[in-house]
Amino acid sequence: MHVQRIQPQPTPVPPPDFASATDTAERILVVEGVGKRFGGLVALSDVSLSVGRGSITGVIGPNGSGKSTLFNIIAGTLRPDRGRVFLNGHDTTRASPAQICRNGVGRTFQISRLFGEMTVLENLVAVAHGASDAEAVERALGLLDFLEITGLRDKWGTELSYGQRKLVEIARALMLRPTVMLLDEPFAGINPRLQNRIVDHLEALRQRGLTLFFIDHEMRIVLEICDTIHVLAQGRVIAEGDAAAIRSDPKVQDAYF
Ligand SMILES: Nc1ncnc2c1ncn2[C@@H]1O[C@H](COP(=O)(O)OP(=O)(O)OP(=O)(O)O)[C@@H](O)[C@H]1O
Repeated sequence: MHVQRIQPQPTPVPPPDFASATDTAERILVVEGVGKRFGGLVALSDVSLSVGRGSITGVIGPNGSGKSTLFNIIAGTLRPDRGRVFLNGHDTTRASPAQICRNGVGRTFQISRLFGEMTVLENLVAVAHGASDAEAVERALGLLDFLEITGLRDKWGTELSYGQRKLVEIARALMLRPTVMLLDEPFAGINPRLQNRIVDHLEALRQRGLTLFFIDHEMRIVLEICDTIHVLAQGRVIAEGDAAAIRSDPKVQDAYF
């Protein structure tokens, strides 16, 4: 008689550590346990944080605390030694900057990367991969109008003031219709009037569904506009929460104020 053998049941697979990263309705960006060294210097140590979809989220921290390193890892221009990054539910830890860009990430830089020998309009059109010239021009003009800088369209990159460059950088990053924007010190070194204009533009972009994740030292603005703030010190997240929580956190007071 044939006796049917009872096959051992496969051991249930525990949910992966990063199961939460698939929670893409809520969290557009998840950084899990990221570490990065430069030689003997630990720039980031076991950093975990997430960015809510449609939020304005900030990263603050003293000079050298690892903020730019974190952004470079998210944008794919640096590889972490350990840990993982998820964007829109995809593991992008090893993806190239171009793939990450295609996955919906736009970026502005602390030091402007506009082409000086092109006009503002040409700077925007130059990055519109995949669009026809006519579409790219139409989109660029719409963004210049949205940011109220149509008057700059024919100026050379080299003619722009520092503040104007910040606005044009934002317009250029928007050309590829990102779902999340990484902004590296968008408010640094510009006057309060322009800072307030940029605040208004970022709020308007958020209302259109964009997620904004930025680094800045301008505490007034960070506390005013961020839903969530992550505080880095010596490569670690030492606090996170809304403005009230950050203001009253003694660790933040010690490290930052
Ligand atoms: N390519 C690199 N090679 C060596 N060390 C680096 C490199 N990039 C960053 N570091 C070091 O890593 C640490 C973190 O630097 P990072 O630029 O991420 O800090 P930050 O918080 O962005 O600082 P800041 O506010 O001054 O821009 C610093 O000690 C810095 O000197």
